[in-house]
Amino acid sequence: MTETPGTLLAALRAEPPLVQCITNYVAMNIAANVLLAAGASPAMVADAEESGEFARIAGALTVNIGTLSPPFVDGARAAIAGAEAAGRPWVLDPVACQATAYRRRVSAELAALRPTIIRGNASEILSLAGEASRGQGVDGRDPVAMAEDGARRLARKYASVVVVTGAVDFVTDGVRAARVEGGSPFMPMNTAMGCSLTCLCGAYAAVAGDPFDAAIGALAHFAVAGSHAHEGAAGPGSFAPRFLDALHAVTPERLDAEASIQSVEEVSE
Ligand SMILES: Nc1ncnc2c1ncn2[C@@H]1O[C@H](COP(=O)(O)OP(=O)(O)OP(=O)(O)O)[C@@H](O)[C@H]1O
Ligand SMILES: Cc1ncsc1CCO
Ligand SMILES: [Mg+2]
Repeated sequence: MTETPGTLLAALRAEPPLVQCITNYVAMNIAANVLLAAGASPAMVADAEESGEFARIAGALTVNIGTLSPPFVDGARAAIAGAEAAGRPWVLDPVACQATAYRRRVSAELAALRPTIIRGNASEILSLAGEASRGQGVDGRDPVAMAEDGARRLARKYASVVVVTGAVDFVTDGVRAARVEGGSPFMPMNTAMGCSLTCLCGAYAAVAGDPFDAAIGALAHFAVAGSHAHEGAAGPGSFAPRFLDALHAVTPERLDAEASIQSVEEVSE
């Protein structure tokens, strides 16, 4: 792996990528702070009036349907068209796509536009892959291992890299696959951690040649920073500021030394 997480982090910090984040109301502030702490430059530019124009100048685009509405979806469509026209990577976060007919319809429509990376919890990836999901709201209710085959099928169908997050994360491009360990049990007790990770996947994709490496880089950065922040945290409240500090403090060398990445044997079609 030439594009190690540390190599990508060094590139990101040398030239902070502009990342256009179309995300939900809950995540906007949290995700912007996560990107700044990690070393990227976030911009929450969402309305169709300008989102397509902005996508042409951003290094990457991320689209999250957490608090979707028809005008929001119009903004996402325009931005995706702009990113595609400019040849920029874009990331889809299908928040709670299993929950309602509207979410199922919009997430299927956006996935069919072939995102560079799709990132969700196991319940969301199972649902997007057309399988039964135990998820109800925005939290994952299924084990990551259950969603691995669905992730592989989704990756092949849309030529996307698919990331399933949970206690151990899974990433696949339909041929290659890997697991990333680390993080903290306080992470799912902090809202918008997954949404923020989706935005960080955009930042890594902006500086990487291969979106599979980009996804692993973002996952490893979260996992290592999460493990550091866990030390001394009394609970989810004190974890949150420690996590921002740790995202900022981790060096490329330490990221490569501490990242726990296992490649998974290829599974033939
Ligand atoms: N039990 C756990 N132990 C360690 N890390 C975890 C655990 N659960 C989740 N994480 C980490 O938390 C981050 C967010 O993943 P999660 O699956 O909770 O996203 P999500 O459900 O989409 O979150 P949200 O929608 O609230 O933003 C990932 O980096 C993941 O590795
Ligand atoms: C809590 C919540 N509700 C809609 S989006 C969101 C952020 C976590 O996905
Ligand atoms: Mg989520």
